[in-house]
Amino acid sequence: MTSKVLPCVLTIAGSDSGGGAGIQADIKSFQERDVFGTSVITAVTAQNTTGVQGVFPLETKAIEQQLDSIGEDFKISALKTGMLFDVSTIALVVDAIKKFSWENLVVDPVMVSTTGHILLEHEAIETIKSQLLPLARIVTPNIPEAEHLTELKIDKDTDIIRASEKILSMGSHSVLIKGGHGRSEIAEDIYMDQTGSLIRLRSRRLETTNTHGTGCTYSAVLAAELAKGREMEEALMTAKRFIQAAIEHAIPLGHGHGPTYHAAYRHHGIKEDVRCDHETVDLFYHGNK
Ligand SMILES: Nc1ncnc2c1ncn2[C@@H]1O[C@H](COP(=O)(O)OP(=O)(O)O)[C@@H](O)[C@H]1O
Ligand SMILES: Cc1ncc(COP(=O)(O)OP(=O)(O)O)c(N)n1
Repeated sequence: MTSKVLPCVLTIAGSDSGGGAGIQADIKSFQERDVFGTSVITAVTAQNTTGVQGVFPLETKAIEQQLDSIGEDFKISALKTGMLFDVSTIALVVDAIKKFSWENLVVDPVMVSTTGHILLEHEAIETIKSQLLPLARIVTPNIPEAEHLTELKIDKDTDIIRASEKILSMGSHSVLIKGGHGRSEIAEDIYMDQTGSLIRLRSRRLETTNTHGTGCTYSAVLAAELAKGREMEEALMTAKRFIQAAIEHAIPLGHGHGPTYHAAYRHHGIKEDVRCDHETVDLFYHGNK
């Protein structure tokens, strides 16, 4: 018998009963990337491919005890946050990250489901900005989330650069603004970090409505790769390839937006290349927060 020590990764997120997003997407992605997944559930959602039918936040004590159970027993090599729902949950998570000195934090600032259901109370956006982002190695907003974080309207490329700079000024080490909500033929995600390094990750936009859980899956793979000690650029490339395959082979389950297929990268790889182009930018705020 062989024994192997797997890096442990933690997801702090909401449960999706439909299995396509949230904790369920994260644990499936961790397993696919060969890391050991642990979880802290912040809320239970009654959800399926047609939408979110109910949101049930867990009581503070339940969240606090899960954080302590993980922190007191496991060596966490990377973690991600997803649906945090309210100010008190974010405060608990921030305290635990500091108390257990957790590093490699990936913040997926989940706010609203594709179907329009609120997954983060509006007043909690400020708490994410002021308390969670300064601890993040990377934050991964989609376009609407980046607009909420920055209060900027994002229409074109230069808007994304400006929004990225503004998010970096909140203290995150890096930011990836995802292009899933765009309309062009290329699904382009733009990464920027505190050194002014800019990476454009590009893939062909796939014509499908089965994209439930793409953001959760992407950030979970990023966390898994960082837990293994991969450099950020390599982690980004793996995550982009993984999500491209997962969307390409998405499963037409249910009556609405079907889930992506988490095992697709392992079974099928990817047919086409994901491109990764580099630039550098002069950061407008010169690192001054
Ligand atoms: N139709 C699509 N074709 C190819 N890639 C996509 C498509 N939709 C989303 N993606 C990719 O999925 C990842 C998650 O992006 P996005 O859907 O914007 O996140 P979220 O689920 O948080 O809204 C990104 O890499 C994005 O480019
Ligand atoms: C419990 C839960 N967490 C997060 C989401 C949002 O998932 P995401 O991958 O960001 O995007 P959509 O699936 O909404 O496109 C969720 N729905 N449920």
